[in-house]
Amino acid sequence: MDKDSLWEAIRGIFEKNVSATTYSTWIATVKPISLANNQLTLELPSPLHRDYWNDKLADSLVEYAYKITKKDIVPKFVLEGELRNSKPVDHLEDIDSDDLDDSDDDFMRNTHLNPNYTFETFVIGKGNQMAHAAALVVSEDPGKMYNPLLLYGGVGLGKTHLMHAIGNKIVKDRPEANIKYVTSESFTNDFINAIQNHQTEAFRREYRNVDVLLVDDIQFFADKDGTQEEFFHTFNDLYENRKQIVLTSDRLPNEISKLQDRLVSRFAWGLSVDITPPDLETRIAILRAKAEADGINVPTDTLNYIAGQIDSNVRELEGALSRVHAFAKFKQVPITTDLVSEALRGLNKGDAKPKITVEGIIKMVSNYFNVSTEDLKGKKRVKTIVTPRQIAMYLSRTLTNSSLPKIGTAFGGKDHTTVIHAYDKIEEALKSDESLKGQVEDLKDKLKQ
Ligand SMILES: Nc1ncnc2c1ncn2[C@@H]1O[C@H](COP(=O)(O)OP(=O)(O)OP(=O)(O)O)[C@@H](O)[C@H]1O
Repeated sequence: MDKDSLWEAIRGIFEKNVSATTYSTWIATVKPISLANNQLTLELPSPLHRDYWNDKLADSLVEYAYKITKKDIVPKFVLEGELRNSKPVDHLEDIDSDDLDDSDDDFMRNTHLNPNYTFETFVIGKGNQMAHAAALVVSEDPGKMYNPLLLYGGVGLGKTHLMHAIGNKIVKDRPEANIKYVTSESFTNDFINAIQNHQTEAFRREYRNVDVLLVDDIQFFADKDGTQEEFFHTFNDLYENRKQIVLTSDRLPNEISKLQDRLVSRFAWGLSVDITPPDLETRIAILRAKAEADGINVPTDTLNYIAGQIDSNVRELEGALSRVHAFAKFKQVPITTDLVSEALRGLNKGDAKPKITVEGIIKMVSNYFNVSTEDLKGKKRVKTIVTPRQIAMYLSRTLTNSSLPKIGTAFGGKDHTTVIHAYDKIEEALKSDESLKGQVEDLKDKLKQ
């Protein structure tokens, strides 16, 4: 039985057993994603839906699935943006192949590519047009022009989306191509499992026999020397055989502390392009496209209002739209600007996270250590000022969405490498210095109040 027929059957039973409102709000909005190893992955439109499913519906789902299949099916709920984080099927683990329905399940067969992340669904704007263009070139002619292609930038800006778009296009144009998408954490886990199970040869075959290797979030290779060594050889092998490598990272490789120099230099062999946060017009266009794709009716001025409110990243923008949608369904009213303002206010309250800014951090740290804000932003090199300054930079990097250059500017026009250095310094010191740890935690608590 495949994921679609199983879900259809489960959905049918739910329909007979719950009220029409419950059905249309919580059940009709679910999309089956995959069925593998007795795990049924379902995509839900919002975190509200996930809470509701976990609290109220998951038990019935397991019961109905058992009635239908006579197997213990475990549900897994994912939100759209999280799909890439779902653990891919690991070929090195023991998988009951009878349970795999790879005959019609693209999500499984195409090595974990999210079919929704395509060039067609990617909205081009000022901050991402270069990255989009480079990705398109790579997808048309893999292994030729830009190898490796490195996409870098802050969270939720579309790096993974573009990476999957490359994979999806290659799959479409060259169905025979062997494409592998992994996060750097999955690569690491695969490697560790391979060592533990004495299957390093199988691991190497798996990773070196691909035509295109897509590795997401390479910043997590930092500090993992053994994995870096293995990845170095994987990289060389693929590169020499003119296989395409695409990487994403939240920063440039030379800014990743504890990434071996030989990897840093290899990653720079091809093309590195950054993605910056979308401007208002792009945010509106993204919201409009998303609303249309999901069949959500939102008046133009309301779309503009949401885009004006959420300026951090696209993931949060999409999250806001899903929340508004769920809120409207829940209240059974149309989406209006008033409703959005209520829904988003609720979001802030629920999260209880006031917006922390770099300026706010500088003020707080200045009071805490009794050092003037001018000194924190200045150049004095005495320890009583340097440490608070580095702590303030560390907190700015950890608690805000500000980019490194922006943080540098807020600290009196310092270079972004100074911020990285401060961050690394404090992070390292936190491992052994208990009193520093106490101060940093204390400051974090105060900032979050
Ligand atoms: N330009 C865009 N057009 C349409 N959707 C976008 C665009 N940019 C981002 N998105 C959507 O925003 C969400 C977050 O994007 P994505 O996961 O690709 O971000 P990321 O840069 O990889 O973030 P992270 O650093 O957290 O891994 C996804 O659902 C993606 O489809």
